[in-house]
Amino acid sequence: MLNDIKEVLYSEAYIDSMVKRVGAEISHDYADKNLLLVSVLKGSVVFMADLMRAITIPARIDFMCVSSYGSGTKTSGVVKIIKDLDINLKGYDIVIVEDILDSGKTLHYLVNLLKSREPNSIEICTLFDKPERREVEVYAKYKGCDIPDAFIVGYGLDFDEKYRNLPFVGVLKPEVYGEV
Ligand SMILES: O=P(O)(O)OC[C@H]1O[C@H](OP(=O)(O)OP(=O)(O)O)[C@H](O)[C@@H]1O
Ligand code: HPA
Ligand SMILES: [Mg+2]
Repeated sequence: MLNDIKEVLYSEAYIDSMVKRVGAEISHDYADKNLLLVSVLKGSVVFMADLMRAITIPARIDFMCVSSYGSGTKTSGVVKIIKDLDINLKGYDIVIVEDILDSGKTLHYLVNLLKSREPNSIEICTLFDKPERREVEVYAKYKGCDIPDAFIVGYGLDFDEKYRNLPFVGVLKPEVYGEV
């Protein structure tokens, strides 16, 4: 698996520093609120596990599984809900936890869907943001860092369901995508 990596972009230590910073920001802002963290599976699974432990106030958690990239590197533009939330959102202050904001289509769809369920508030927390790729406007109040226009893997992020278990974030060699 490591042989497929062209370059490590973000080390475990750097990712940990971003997670701790964002966790402290959310802990401060939601101290007097009814926080529900909504993890968008599968990609945010690792970020969610670390972020929730960096949050020092009471927080409930729930999970949605959506997919729009399938086995490729480009969004299909169609967001498929594979597993919906269990919790009724009324009365909660929601923070949607994502691994990456790319075209914006997934989160644009999800925010509108979850708004219709009448929570107190909704904000977005994404570990990575690719502003150059945005196709629809989405505002992430909490963010690890902006990244260049490259397809990244690791720390939950996949290519064709692989590489999610890498502890760091990197880019694959072009030949792995079948591009030389
Ligand atoms: O801003 P966008 O262009 O919509 O891209 C972002 C979405 O793409 C990835 O999910 P994916 O569809 O790959 O499913 P996964 O989380 O199971 O990998 C990622 O986890 C985000 O949910
Ligand atoms: N890597 C993995 N999955 C993704 C990406 C990416 O850069 N962008 C959107 N989904
Ligand atoms: Mg994916």
